[in-house]
Amino acid sequence: MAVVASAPGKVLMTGGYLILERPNAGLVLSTNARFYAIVKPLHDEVPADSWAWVWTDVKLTSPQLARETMYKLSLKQLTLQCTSQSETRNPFVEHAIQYTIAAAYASFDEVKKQTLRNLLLQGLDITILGCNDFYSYRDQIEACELPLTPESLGSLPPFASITFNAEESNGYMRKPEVAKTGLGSSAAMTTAVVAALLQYLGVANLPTKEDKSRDNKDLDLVHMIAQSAHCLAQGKVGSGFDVSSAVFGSQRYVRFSPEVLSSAQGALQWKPLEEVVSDILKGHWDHERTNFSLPPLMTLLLGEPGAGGSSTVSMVGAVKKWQKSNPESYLETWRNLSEANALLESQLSLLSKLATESWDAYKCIVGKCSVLKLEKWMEQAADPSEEAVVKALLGARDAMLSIRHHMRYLGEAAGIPIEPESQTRLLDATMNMEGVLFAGVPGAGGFDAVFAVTLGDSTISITKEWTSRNVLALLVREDPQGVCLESSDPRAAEVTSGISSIQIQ
Ligand SMILES: Nc1ncnc2c1ncn2[C@@H]1O[C@H](COP(=O)(O)OP(=O)(O)O)[C@@H](O)[C@H]1O
Ligand SMILES: C[C@@](O)(CCOP(=O)(O)OP(=O)(O)O)CC(=O)O
Repeated sequence: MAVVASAPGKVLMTGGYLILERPNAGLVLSTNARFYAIVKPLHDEVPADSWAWVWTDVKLTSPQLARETMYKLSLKQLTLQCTSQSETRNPFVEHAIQYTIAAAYASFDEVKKQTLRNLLLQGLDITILGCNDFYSYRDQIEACELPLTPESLGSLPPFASITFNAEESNGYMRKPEVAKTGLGSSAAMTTAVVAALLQYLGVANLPTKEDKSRDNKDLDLVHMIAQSAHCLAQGKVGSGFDVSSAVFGSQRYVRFSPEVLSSAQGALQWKPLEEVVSDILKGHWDHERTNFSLPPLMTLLLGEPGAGGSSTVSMVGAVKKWQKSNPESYLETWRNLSEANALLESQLSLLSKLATESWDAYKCIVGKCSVLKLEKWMEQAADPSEEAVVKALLGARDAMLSIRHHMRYLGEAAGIPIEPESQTRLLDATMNMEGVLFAGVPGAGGFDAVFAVTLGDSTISITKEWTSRNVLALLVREDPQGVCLESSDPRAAEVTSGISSIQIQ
């Protein structure tokens, strides 16, 4: 029986750079763009002499990259050896497999270990699929002379082939290996593989789509393993907001102390993998996670301006260098940014509270504001309840303007394009459109897709305005659901839903 798990991509709305240091928080929204992992046995039966085997087979298929990679898994060391061409290797999935199997051995007694061994002897057949929203199809849409609209994106076949970026290296504009939109494909991919394997091996019981509870102990296990595997594959310990949101969905996040991964790094590499993973699972994971998602009647929109993406790693490097050589300016900027981030958070929380307390007033005034420019918002308020909503809307907007101001300063000071001029022009124009609450550059900033938070039914008019400005509105929306168990292969679901599709080469 195949096991299918999926995990969402993310948009870091506030907290870029600051979130790398505890106790600064970030607000991260998970999205309806999901990564799927399908795990099943490679062989239906195993020969009678298999008890003596010390290796088993693992096949990894990535249809979107037209890649099929074969590995041998050592049943003693629990490590993988690639037997295909090395350029088809996938370090995220490799670490995810090794760490998950080691976690299974670490948590099982001798009887269960034997059952696990028998299951592994059947080999592992793993397929990974990322929703189109993770990748940029702008060039193909333009090449086919289709309009730059979400409808054109919607007409692509699901799980379409991914374009590789041509090798280019010019500093912060260095393009990533695949043309991506910045939703965190590697974190969602690692999380989906870890989750599907934990379920397949009988270590975890994942929530289904319908199960909205996030207090499942097994999700903590998925998180610890996915986070460790992701850091090892990346060769760096980032803040981890991307993995945390892939596991738990939209949230307010404060990072874990990196020391928890020291057993997995550097000098201690001689340790057997089972012990390394056991240390990680027993470690003190001190990250904080609180439920947070957009208030009702608000929509997350993403627009791809087509400037080609940026390298987060080199941007982070430049900011760290600047921090070291400008300690005073750094502290002041951090203070300003954390105040503005906290203000945005408090205004959005207030809006959620007002929606719960006085839904009718909230709905009515948000509807009115969604078709007007902000200068006209306050005069629409018919009573104190509606006035309180408008005040909070304006407060959220001002907080975002302040975040953008200090982020621009940080970029100029560190000599990197956090909110480059082209993005500033687009964001200013977007924030002036009717129904837009605020807009910004997510995460590390740069030339990736921008985000906007809109009110009521204003999305259609905003996407039209973006099209006229040569910006491609993506189909991505916020979806607070974290990792979950799927009932079937997503490709089967797409076929039965009868979506018409055009073929883009
Ligand atoms: N569908 C896929 N199949 C296989 N590997 C993928 C797929 N999507 C993304 N990847 C891998 O993940 C990497 C992207 O990771 P990364 O650069 O960290 O981007 P992101 O910011 O989206 O996480 C790509 O270089 C590629 O190796
Ligand atoms: C700078 C950061 O704080 C935020 C980066 O956010 P992005 O959303 O830009 O991330 P990538 O998907 O890795 O490009 C680094 C971090 O928190 O690890």
